[in-house]
Amino acid sequence: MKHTILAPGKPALGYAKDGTTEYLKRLRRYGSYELIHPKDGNSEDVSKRLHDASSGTLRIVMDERGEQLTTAQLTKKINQWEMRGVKRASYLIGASDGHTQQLRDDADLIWALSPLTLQHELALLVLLEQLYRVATIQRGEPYHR
Ligand SMILES: C[S@@+](CC[C@H](N)C(=O)[O-])C[C@H]1O[C@@H](n2cnc3c(N)ncnc32)[C@H](O)[C@@H]1O
Repeated sequence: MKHTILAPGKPALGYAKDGTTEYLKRLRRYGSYELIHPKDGNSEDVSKRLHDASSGTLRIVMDERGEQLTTAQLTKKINQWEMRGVKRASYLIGASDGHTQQLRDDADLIWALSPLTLQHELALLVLLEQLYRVATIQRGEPYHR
């Protein structure tokens, strides 16, 4: 399964840029993970761009009000999607005012990394670290404790 992460706007925070680069580099060994930065803007415009860019894929909307998962539960979900033959999953990070209700309604999963509201680049970094953790679990590698 290919993974596309859509995070609006150019990265600005140094630590998030470094962390994102690091995890994308690590993930390269495990499969297809791409990060795309659609143009930023208001919630309506960004949600529309995210909706269009993720059409025809398994749509995972990142939102603090969503379902909270343990890493084991996330691994199980990803394994199930792979077994179902899902070709591409899209992970959608929202603009500063979050996603529209329309985009939330059209999600296959609304996933909360935590109930806290995170700065969007920090949310991106945590998302990538969790995808990396899942990839190492799937391979039986020792990163995960
Ligand atoms: C600053 S937050 C937006 C907060 C906004 N008040 C809202 O109601 O969604 C920007 C984006 O970061 C992501 N994000 C922030 N905290 C998150 C969390 N705990 N879990 C998942 N995604 C989160 C979401 O994609 C969110 O749309």
